[in-house]
Amino acid sequence: MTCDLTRRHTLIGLAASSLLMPACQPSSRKLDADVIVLGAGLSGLYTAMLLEDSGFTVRVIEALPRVGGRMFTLDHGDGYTEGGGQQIGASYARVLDVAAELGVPLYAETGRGPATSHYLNDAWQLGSVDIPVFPEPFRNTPPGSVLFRLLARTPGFDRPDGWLDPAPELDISAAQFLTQNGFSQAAQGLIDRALNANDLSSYSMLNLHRTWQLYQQSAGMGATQYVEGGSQRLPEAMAASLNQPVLTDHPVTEIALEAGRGTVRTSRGSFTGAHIVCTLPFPALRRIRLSGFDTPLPLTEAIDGLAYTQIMQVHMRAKTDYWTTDDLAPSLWTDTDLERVFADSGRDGSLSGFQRGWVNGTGVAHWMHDTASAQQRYVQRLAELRPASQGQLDPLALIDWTTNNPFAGGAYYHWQPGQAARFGRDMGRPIGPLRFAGEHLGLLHTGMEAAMESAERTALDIIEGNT
Ligand SMILES: Cc1cc2nc3c(=O)[nH]c(=O)nc-3n(C[C@H](O)[C@H](O)[C@H](O)COP(=O)(O)OP(=O)(O)OC[C@H]3O[C@@H](n4cnc5c(N)ncnc54)[C@H](O)[C@@H]3O)c2cc1C
Repeated sequence: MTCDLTRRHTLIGLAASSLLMPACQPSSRKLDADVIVLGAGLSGLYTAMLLEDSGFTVRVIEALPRVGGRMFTLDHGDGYTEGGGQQIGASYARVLDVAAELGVPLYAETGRGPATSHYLNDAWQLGSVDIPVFPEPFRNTPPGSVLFRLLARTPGFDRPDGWLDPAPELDISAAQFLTQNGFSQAAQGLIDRALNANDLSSYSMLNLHRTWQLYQQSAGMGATQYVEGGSQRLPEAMAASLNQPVLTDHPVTEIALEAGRGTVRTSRGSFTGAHIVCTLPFPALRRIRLSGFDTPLPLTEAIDGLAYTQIMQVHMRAKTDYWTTDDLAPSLWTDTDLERVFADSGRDGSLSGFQRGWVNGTGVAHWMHDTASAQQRYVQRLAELRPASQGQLDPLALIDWTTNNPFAGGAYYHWQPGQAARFGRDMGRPIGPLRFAGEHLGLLHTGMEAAMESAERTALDIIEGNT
């Protein structure tokens, strides 16, 4: 028997979470595995690998028909494009280690990638950009580089997890930070257009301080790496190394806890384990019923409030090298509804002919209100802006990292001002047999390495019997 309590706010501290377990009778049902892991992204798969290595039985349960989650490669027969995570930083020790252990080949980035042309205020900027609304000395700085240039002037954190106790002046919105540095509303509008987040006002500068710190840490450690044949090959190899195959096509609908065990319900059956490890992004967890326990307040606030960058991509194949027929570069940065177009290059640095339209944040609504026509509209709009592309691009796929996607809800999380200080430290604390891992719970890293770092911490806690 399980107790069906809906998620409730509680003011009782997390330290007492084990005391919050209701007086349910333990189920007589046999355990399906020592540990049930929710999600077959990097985090879930690495948790499972580490636990199996230590003799635990593990079942990984995945909603999609494929493994990899936000590591998502689209195969097009004559090549592939990346829909998700791609760049492996030189400091990603765990990702690099697992790839080496499993014989997954990587290759190093060559050069700085294809050149970019900028379209601003209804005109192409040929040569270097000139943006009169930017204050000096930023008038010739591309809008996508301004925040990093400003950041280089400010002191960051004194330790890698310093963001957990941020100085108040580091945890302000990017909009406030730009205002402090003399950027007008018009200037901010340009920077906001293709920001790697939702918008300037909901984006804490903490995020950028972290990224900046990580860049500095990995300086001199080597080149950024990519997985040969596509990023998804790494989680596929991780899944193939497990003793028990991943249960794909099993969307989890409920996590129910009882004294000393947990049950995960899917549309195709239930699975009981002595431990449950949930690696789902919080927007996906938002859709799941949590029963048999009171959700502690920091976790409730995080599940409901953590922001995930909304991204839409249109993958396209070029029929010809049309970018050689006008004065523009292969990649584009625009302040229009198209936002950015990335020309992909292969491992030798030459252009592959695949291109990705990439729209971030509030701009996705313009395209995603009608997903059936989004790809065609994007290609047509691009032809208006860049006539040389007219008739030269075949749309291949629309990638949806938005709230429409029930198993992701966005591409990656970002802190809004004040959130990290409020619940950054506590949102991942275990609740009885339920533990959490995933990109959003990395303390020392971000992205893929954060997914692996949090998995390692969670697996070690189970192995060492920590509560
Ligand atoms: C467009 C894009 C570009 C990126 N670029 C980079 C980059 O260059 N470098 C970098 O380091 N990081 C990058 N990232 C981030 C990186 O891909 C992620 O941080 C990492 O892959 C997250 O791994 P995870 O295991 O924490 O989560 P996920 O990969 O999201 O895994 C969670 C899994 O849970 C599953 N799931 C969700 N709901 C349910 C449910 N109800 N039932 C069962 N299963 C469910 C999902 O399908 C998914 O497989 C990028 C991400 C995106 C989207």
